[in-house]
Amino acid sequence: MAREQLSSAAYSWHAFAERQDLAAALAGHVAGRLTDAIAERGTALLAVSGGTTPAKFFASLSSIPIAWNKVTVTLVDERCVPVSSPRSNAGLVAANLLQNAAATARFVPLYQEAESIGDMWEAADSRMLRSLPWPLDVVVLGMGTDGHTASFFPDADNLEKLLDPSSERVVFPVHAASAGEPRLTLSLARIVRAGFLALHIEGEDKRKAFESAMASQPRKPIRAVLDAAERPVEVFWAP
Ligand SMILES: O=C(O)[C@H](O)[C@@H](O)[C@H](O)[C@H](O)COP(=O)(O)O
Repeated sequence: MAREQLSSAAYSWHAFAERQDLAAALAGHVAGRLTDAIAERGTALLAVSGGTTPAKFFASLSSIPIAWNKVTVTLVDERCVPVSSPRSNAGLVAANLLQNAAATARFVPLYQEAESIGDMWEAADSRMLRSLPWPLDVVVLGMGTDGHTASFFPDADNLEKLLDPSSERVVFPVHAASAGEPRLTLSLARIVRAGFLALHIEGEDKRKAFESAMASQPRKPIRAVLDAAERPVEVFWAP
């Protein structure tokens, strides 16, 4: 596969004719990395994104027989809505990934109903997530046509903090008009230390948006992730 070298970031481009072929290939890569992590440290930590893209990938991954009872799954980001909401990423993961062989995985959500997003953030950042077996072994990102990834929306009111590669924070609250509802997102600092960092995008619009983000200024959030990533990002794309 073509490996593109950018001024300060590298990525590998994996193109597939069919979305189902991409889903199976990405699932195979992720399952292999999780198995390697379990062999190396007895556990594996996976963070996945939500949205409309990952369902086929989740279904493929859920059927692969690895030691799921040694895998902890969390989210790259979450909409601050109840898990019963159709907007919930936790609900999407429960219905599509934590099924079949993967049903025995441990799931740790970002969102817990609380008085305010500030309370949610403190709860997510401190108690629940700090006890996970960091660093992330596998992260699967999505991307919007505006170049956002995770909940790093270009109009987020705290974007500089979200993208700070030296942040000690695990999770940040996000308020952005383009995001719809308030969000919680893993910090860039936690995402870029992953052993395997994949970007899953589909369609011509997102291919063009990715190419534009790689070439243009001001820097889009997806480019900030590639620039800070400790390893080349593996981009999986299908038309
Ligand atoms: O909660 C979310 O929405 C995701 O984590 C977000 O980062 C997503 O990956 C992109 O917005 C692409 O979303 P689509 O797959 O719906 O295009």
